[in-house]
Amino acid sequence: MATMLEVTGLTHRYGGAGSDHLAVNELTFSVETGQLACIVGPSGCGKSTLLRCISGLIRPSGGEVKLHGDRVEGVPEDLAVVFQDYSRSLFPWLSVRQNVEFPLRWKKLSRAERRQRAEEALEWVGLPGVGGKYPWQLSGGMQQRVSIARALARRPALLLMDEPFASVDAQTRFELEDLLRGVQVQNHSTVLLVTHDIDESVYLGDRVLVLSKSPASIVADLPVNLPAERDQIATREAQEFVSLRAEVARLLHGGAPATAKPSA
Ligand SMILES: Nc1ncnc2c1ncn2[C@@H]1O[C@H](COP(=O)(O)OP(=O)(O)OP(=O)(O)O)[C@@H](O)[C@H]1O
Repeated sequence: MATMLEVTGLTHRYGGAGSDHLAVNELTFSVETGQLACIVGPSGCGKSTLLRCISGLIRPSGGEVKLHGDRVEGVPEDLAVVFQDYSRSLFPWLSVRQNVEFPLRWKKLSRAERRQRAEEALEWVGLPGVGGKYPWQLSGGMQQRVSIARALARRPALLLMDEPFASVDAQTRFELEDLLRGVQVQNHSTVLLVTHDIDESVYLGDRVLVLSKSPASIVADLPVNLPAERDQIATREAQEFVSLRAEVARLLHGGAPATAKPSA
């Protein structure tokens, strides 16, 4: 399988007037094409900083990020980000369709192609026929579906998601998790999703990267050996799910990886 994302020795230090804070420390990992990798870490450990560096929104203090072999310098054309706060990421004065089409304006597409891609993406997220509405006419969960549709309409090489379901109620969260897995498997998308929710990381991921407390470094990189098709009840009862979530919880509380040999 080809490598989509390569992060090598990534370090970021926030500096400036009287402050100096090491947020991310020497992170090295890669994500294969078509994989859904979850990063789980404690609150404030540096997860958003890591995603901002990967997306080219901030220049890391050290190390490098490569997207399909090209070094990331600035926001790459074929990358999309979904943030936690859908209410601030959708334009309230544009219709749902116009919101989804918005980033396509910079692609060499005809108006008809833009419209067709937007409608297709809205269908993927289960919102056909709402293109003419405004975001504020939709529920929070529907607005986050629109944000996901907007990201998918660009057909990004890599989709980055920063706590995308943290602002919705539990039932909607389950629905959105299933929607994401379904769309990801169907489109063979490459996704890197950051969360502080252990269950979510195991339920969604093909793989879970566990981060340490601040400054973020990688404590473990765990494969998730669950079937590609997940179910909110049966998957959460599966032995693999139960033991993996316990392992992640242990690691987040400072335990050593189960495979680590005791030091001499
Ligand atoms: N622009 C900034 N300038 C200075 N320090 C910052 C800045 N952004 C974040 N930090 C600090 O870097 C550390 C990591 O923040 P970051 O938002 O990346 O963590 P996080 O794991 O995403 O947090 P949370 O789980 O609460 O969303 C925090 O201590 C934060 O205060």
